[in-house]
Amino acid sequence: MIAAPQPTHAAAVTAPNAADRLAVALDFPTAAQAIAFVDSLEGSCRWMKVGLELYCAAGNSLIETLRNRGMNVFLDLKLHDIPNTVAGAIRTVTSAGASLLTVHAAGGEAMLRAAAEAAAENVNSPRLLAVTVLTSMDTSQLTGIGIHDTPATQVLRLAHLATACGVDGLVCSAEEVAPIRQTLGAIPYLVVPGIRPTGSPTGDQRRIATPAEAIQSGASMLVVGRPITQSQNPAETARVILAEIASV
Ligand SMILES: O=C(O)c1cc(=O)[nH]c(=O)n1[C@@H]1O[C@H](COP(=O)(O)O)[C@@H](O)[C@H]1O
Repeated sequence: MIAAPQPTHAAAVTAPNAADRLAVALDFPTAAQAIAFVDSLEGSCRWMKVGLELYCAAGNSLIETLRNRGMNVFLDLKLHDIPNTVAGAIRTVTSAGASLLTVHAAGGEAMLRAAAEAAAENVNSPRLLAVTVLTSMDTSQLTGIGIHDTPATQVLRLAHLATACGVDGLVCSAEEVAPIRQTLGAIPYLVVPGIRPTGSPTGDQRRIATPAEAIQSGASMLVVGRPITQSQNPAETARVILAEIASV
């Protein structure tokens, strides 16, 4: 277990919109565990990210349950397949009411265009995000899959491609946010995982930043999993992170 950070003065003055800039990664194996955890957050957070592990276990009914509890849902399936298959999957999953969806930018132009068109068909217009280079990867891991560039170069290449294909935003590490903002401007919605409050274990993440660093660099939303889910006091840890976001 990770000790909860000590409350700071800033925790008492969290700006109202900080909660719209933090998605909690519900990386749990069952719906029951995920719902119990959401309850333990005591209403501190408004965005819940459902990833592959939980979605495979619980499916669309969990998305509806979270929506009924007043949560916004970020459905992170990182789809990566031929264009027709990805478009079909997006049409199926958007029916449950997720507000954010992910595909892998590495799926290429035709897949990204098909995904953007399928997401736009949904009456709720979920935001489509393209995952660039996973925050768990560094230069040597990219080399291992035949990409002889730094993560920053590859992220920028995929960011240009994905936005040209009509996606609404990108998932990248905090290290790439400023260069993306410099070349693509303020419009793309930039979602940043690999967030580690000072003192939190890095785990499998390689390109990390604190909540304040990521927000300062221009991130739209942060994704935080284990620093909150493995905290002894998840609600307090979430409030401290929200305060750090609001303090920037
Ligand atoms: O798309 C994502 O959310 C994602 C992209 C990425 O590059 N890196 C990354 O860690 N994520 C997700 O963000 C969450 C990070 O969790 P923690 O490392 O526990 O904070 C996990 O649910 C990952 O699946």
